[in-house]
Amino acid sequence: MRKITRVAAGILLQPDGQFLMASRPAGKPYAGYWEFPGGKLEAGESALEALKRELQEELGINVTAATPWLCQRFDYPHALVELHFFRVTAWEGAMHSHEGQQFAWQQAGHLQVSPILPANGPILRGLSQPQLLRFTPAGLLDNEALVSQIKQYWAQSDAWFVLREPQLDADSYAALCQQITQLPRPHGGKLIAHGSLELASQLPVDGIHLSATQLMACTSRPRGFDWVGASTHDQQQLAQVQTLGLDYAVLGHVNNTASHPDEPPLGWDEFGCLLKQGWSFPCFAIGGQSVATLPLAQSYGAQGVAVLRAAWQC
Ligand SMILES: Nc1nc2c([nH]c(=O)n2[C@@H]2O[C@H](COP(=O)(O)OP(=O)(O)OP(=O)(O)O)[C@@H](O)[C@H]2O)c(=O)[nH]1
Ligand SMILES: [Mg+2]
Repeated sequence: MRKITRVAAGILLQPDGQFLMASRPAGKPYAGYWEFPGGKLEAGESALEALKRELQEELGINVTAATPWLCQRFDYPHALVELHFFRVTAWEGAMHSHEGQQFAWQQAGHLQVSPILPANGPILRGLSQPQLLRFTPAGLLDNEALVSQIKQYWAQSDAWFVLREPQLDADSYAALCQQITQLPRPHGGKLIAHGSLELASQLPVDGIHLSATQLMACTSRPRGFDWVGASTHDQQQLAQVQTLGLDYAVLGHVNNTASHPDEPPLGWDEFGCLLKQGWSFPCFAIGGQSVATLPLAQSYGAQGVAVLRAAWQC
């Protein structure tokens, strides 16, 4: 078996979501390609320790807040790498190019630098995803109130919604979906369908969210959707998300939740253990989540939180 080279890389994030990319210096494999600053783990070092050392060496900054994010394996001709990406949200010191690299602050979905290291495609797709994934409240709001609240969110932000209204028949679901997709989206919000794949493929949605049962029944990634995510509860289902090459997983429920009162929660320890296995797609914590639990979820490696009732004025 080929030796695995472990690498830690940092996504330095500004409050408006911009992230730092650096060009690879001359003399290294893929010189001139753009990457996230970082480098190889030294013997005995954890990924976080390597991240801090590399960012000090390459940029001259002292990382003060970093949470684990995605893990991506890639087989290059020069090495089989396992990349541990961190979201870096605070650092001290002025940034300097210590290795002759160029720097560029970038916005997800509007990349201005190229070429990018081949392993980084899923990472950039991950960066386009929100920290809050809002599920509609399954019949708790009438259509008028639901559409009006989504309209308000989209007027101000690029919020993503999963239209989960299982009480509606196909025609009513399609009509509600059409109504929502006609709302203005000046910031590029997204609408993700839930339920029947066949119905969703006929609707003007941005993606489909699969139930765990649908996920396990798939033999390949559903076609025709920009974004495909799934609900998961365990390691086997997360592995299926990876195998199918889906864009995100929702994992839970982490805490007790009114929507599943009879099922015991995973708890944060189990949630953290499952994420530590290292997945190349973002995971959202679900179950008793809100904006208030976002930092905790991210400290365990989550992309963010999936919010149900807390997202709505019911
Ligand atoms: N730093 C970094 N490396 C990446 C990224 N994506 C990616 O595929 N890699 C790969 O991971 C490996 C990282 O090695 P590196 O060259 O940065 O290592 P280093 O800073 O320790 O340099 P060194 O070679 O001088 O020891 C390379 O094979 C590189 O192609 C990324 O976004 N950032
Ligand atoms: Mg490096």
